[in-house]
Amino acid sequence: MAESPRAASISLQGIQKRYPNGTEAVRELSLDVRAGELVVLIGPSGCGKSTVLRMVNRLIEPTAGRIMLGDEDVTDVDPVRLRRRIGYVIQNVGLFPHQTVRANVATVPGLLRWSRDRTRARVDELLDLVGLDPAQFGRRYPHELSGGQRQRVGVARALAADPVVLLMDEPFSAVDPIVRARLQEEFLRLQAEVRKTIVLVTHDLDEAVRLGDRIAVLSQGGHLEQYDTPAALLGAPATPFVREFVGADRGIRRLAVTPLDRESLEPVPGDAPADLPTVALDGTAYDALAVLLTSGRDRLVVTDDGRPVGALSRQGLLDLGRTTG
Ligand SMILES: Nc1ncnc2c1ncn2[C@@H]1O[C@H](COP(=O)(O)OP(=O)(O)OP(=O)(O)O)[C@@H](O)[C@H]1O
Repeated sequence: MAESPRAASISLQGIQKRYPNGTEAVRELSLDVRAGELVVLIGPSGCGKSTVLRMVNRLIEPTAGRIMLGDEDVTDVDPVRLRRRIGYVIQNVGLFPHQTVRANVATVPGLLRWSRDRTRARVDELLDLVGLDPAQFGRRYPHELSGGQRQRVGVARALAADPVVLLMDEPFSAVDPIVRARLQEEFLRLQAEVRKTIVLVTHDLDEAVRLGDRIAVLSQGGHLEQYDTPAALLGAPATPFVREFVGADRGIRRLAVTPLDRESLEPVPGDAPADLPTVALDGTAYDALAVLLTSGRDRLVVTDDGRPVGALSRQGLLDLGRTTG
């Protein structure tokens, strides 16, 4: 994966937050996020996820520790300037209600005193990128949009000045599950294009597994329980806390992030009936399971571009989902 020059790595080094009332929201956390990587912070309510996120753009000042963006120590740089390099998306978006979509997206370019032409071109580009036609939506006000459309405007606004980092706090939780699934899908496509370094907070494990390149599971006090890829996290929870958190159905969840690679396939038997159900090689083990369940058969054929490349039995599929820990 090529590193985007427009994304910076993040290194949190022993950061701590003690609120004035004595609450130790984050005792001590170190976490590295690679440039262009999408990392999800997840954990129970009150474990410090939002506090961690807001320390990155210094909406909350850490009481100890260091924060690096790329190779620059930003622990003490002016937070207002810092925030122009960091996009921030929150639940319910926080759009300015009395400004049009266009003006909302142009907020940071405005602060950076971009020319009118450059700003207009950038706003058009961004609205297109998030799937909103600028001619149709540019002049609307936030209350004239659906929840999902507002959320897209929020993402466009956060990306407007081409930030090196994007922070997202429960960005998709204010919309219903169907819209949410669509937004997540669109968002993955968008990220494939813009390749920002993203830290996203959620309490939804399915969302974390779907979106995260890596997932950081936190427990009370911002304690890092495990930091791993979705497949590794579900396949081998590192601590009893994580095992409980990812739940008894983690085997099923893991299937959804397990690709059907050729190595794990069995040869198609010569006497295989022609009517065996098929699944595409670029699907997941979860797709294969769904095909087996709906067809009622105990074997299926995996195809690449329509050509059979192997077979998968029910047992082979169960082995793919097996977990340890
Ligand atoms: N301004 C504040 N003053 C004192 N304590 C605070 C403050 N903000 C948050 N806290 C406490 O810090 C801890 C971490 O809060 P934080 O909002 O970071 O958790 P979270 O994991 O994001 O929770 P949730 O999932 O419920 O949003 C909690 O115990 C919370 O009560």
